[in-house]
Amino acid sequence: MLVRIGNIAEHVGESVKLGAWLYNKRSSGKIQFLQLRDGTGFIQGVLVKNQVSPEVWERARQLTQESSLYVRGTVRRDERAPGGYELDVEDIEIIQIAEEYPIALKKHGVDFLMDHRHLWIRTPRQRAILKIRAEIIRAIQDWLDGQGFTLVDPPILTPSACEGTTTLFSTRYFDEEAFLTQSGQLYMEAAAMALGRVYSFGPTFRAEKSKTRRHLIEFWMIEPEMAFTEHEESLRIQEELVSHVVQHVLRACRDELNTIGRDTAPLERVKSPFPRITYDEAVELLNREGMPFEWGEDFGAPHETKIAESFDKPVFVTHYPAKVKAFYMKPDPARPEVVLCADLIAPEGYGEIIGGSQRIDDPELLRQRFVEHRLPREAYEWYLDLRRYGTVPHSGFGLGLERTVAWICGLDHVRETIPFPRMLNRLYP
Ligand SMILES: NC(=O)C[C@H]([NH3+])C(=O)NS(=O)(=O)OC[C@H]1O[C@@H](n2cnc3c(N)ncnc32)[C@H](O)[C@@H]1O
Ligand SMILES: [Mg+2]
Repeated sequence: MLVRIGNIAEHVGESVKLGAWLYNKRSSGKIQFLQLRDGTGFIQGVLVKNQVSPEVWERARQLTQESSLYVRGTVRRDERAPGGYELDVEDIEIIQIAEEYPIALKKHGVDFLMDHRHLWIRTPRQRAILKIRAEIIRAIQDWLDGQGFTLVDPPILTPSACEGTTTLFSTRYFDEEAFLTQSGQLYMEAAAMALGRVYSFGPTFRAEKSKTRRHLIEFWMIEPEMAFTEHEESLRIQEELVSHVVQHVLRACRDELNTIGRDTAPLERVKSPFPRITYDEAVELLNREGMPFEWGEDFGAPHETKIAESFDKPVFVTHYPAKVKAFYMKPDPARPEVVLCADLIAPEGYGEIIGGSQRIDDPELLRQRFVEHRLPREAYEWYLDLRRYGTVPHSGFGLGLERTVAWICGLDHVRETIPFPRMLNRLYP
């Protein structure tokens, strides 16, 4: 049975067999050093010429970058070695001598790497980011499940918009038009009326012509929805979730965070409660900080970055003007021109990672919103039913997975946060 490099510490002194790829190789004439990887970790295999058969020595010599092989050797602890262990190689069985590998171990341009994303993900840095992504997903689901939330899967093919009609991806649904989901929210509201506290986790699609370091065309979102929950309680749930995830990743992904060179000091401070400011206060802050901003506009990335600079942990910006937000958001009863919503802005310039709100629960007001936003009533009749048959105060939010991964990993661009990014002018590989 093959031993995994990730478990090599359990086999010190033993002769073990690995399945691996050759990540890199160097030779000093009488010794060959094989940098081996198997997806669970890296280890250096050492061949001493006069300690292996001429056939094995020659096989090692033939190996090219990313060749695949079985290798047998004895595990030895070595403090000097990355990971603390080495393999004294006894035998090699070549599976395939790889063709000349395009991603040589040197700097490559982003477009080149993106065109070879299916290979780029093999590098230690990309592997570490994908491990952290997976751990973030695990931490989110463990926390929500532990808080009594139920995972519910919304449809991908939908008849209507959730986040405005300008970023819909249209497709044919037999003789009807359908849209790829922008958000599972509306369906989570229905599920919350059945199960109380629910969440969805899946891909969502926005035909946004934004070419920025924060925007993907296909991105993954976690969307909790809570019946009998109002605005402030929803913020408490959000800050506890995000704090849990960050502290969990700091514990569970130390090696990966080291691999990508993340300064974790800013993340150590991410503990609830988070500061809250209103949109009004944020506008005052921007004007005070020399970034002129007119009340009634939506914030862009520079504004979010400037706002976040005044805080050392994520900050909620609440009570945006109704006119810059989605149709379903509940107006503040004390001031109907603003809504009971919050964007969670991450520090270090990472911007909005969560968008959420309390939802309109009054059927008449929702009907009015359909008219104001020119939404086709027939496509939302089912959504209105949720207000006809036992409407309740309810709130929810969408946490953008890739933006959260970019922030926690300290990455410059969301393209490194998802295995196969879909961006403006990028559908390949
Ligand atoms: N259940 C809900 O209440 C969610 C709600 N319907 C919603 O979709 N809100 S959002 O548009 O702000 O998107 C939520 C988050 O989704 C992320 N998001 C939103 N758009 C993108 C793009 N284009 N690329 C990457 N990430 C994106 C970002 O973190 C946002 O804060
Ligand atoms: Mg938003």
